[in-house]
Amino acid sequence: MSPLSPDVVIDLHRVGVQRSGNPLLKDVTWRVTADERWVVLGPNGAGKTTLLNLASGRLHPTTGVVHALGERIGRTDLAELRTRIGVTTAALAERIPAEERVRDVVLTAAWSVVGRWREQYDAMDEARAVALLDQLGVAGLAERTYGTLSEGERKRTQIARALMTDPELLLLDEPAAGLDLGGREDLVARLAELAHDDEAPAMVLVTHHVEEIPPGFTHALLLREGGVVAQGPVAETITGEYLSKTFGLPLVVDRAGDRFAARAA
Ligand SMILES: Nc1ncnc2c1ncn2[C@@H]1O[C@H](COP(=O)(O)OP(=O)(O)OP(=O)(O)O)[C@@H](O)[C@H]1O
Repeated sequence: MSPLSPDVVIDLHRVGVQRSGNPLLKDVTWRVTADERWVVLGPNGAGKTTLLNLASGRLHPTTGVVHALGERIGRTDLAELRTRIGVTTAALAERIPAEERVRDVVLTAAWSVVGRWREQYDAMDEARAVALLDQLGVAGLAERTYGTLSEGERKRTQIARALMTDPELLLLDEPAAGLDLGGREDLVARLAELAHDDEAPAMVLVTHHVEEIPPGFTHALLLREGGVVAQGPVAETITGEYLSKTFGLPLVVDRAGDRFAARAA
């Protein structure tokens, strides 16, 4: 399969990223196809967000080659690529004005802006924004302001926003961070639903916790200090051996059905 095959949504070939003389990523080769749902796991500072920034074209590699949706990063129109990739990150979430109506938080993604001003949206866009809020279980909050939402409700609103442009690729950076147990379980269930949806885009979800891997996620990439420890199908990659190497301590992984749990050995 060539990197430009339409099935390949992310293709990293021997990628390195350096900043201030430090390697953030080292020799990463990784390929994601349209029907795959990936989880990226690793400790703080392992390079997970850097990897997502490469995949979304927000960052250029120091060495190696990155293709996203068939476009070579560094040689493509980023504005066009951005509408084809849905992203939720803490950095983006911080830019959402507290006084913004929830419906508009989703709607404004159609223009790649945060904060509604004078853009004109058609009835179809309005209807799509509400349908997405409904899919994420927060349609009842559409007229509330973003600042009044709980953290879990905000996270679901951000995912609805990321889906607004009907992206070919969805990148989720720690979507369950800061959620209580109920909020996490609700989010995991909604992401599992999305993962099983044939119409849904390819997905990459960054997390620190195996408990947050939604059923239906097919593959995992484990990162430590900018390097790949293991990658492949979830069942073969989320093991005690690989997780211990990734997090640098002896760990045991338990699997119950299609959910995982990890604890110190
Ligand atoms: N512009 C920069 N200059 C120097 N170092 C950087 C820069 N950006 C990131 N880093 C460092 O690169 C490393 C990887 O960062 P990254 O955010 O990708 O990690 P992460 O796995 O997402 O971490 P976390 O789980 O804590 O969010 C970190 O040690 C970080 O301090």
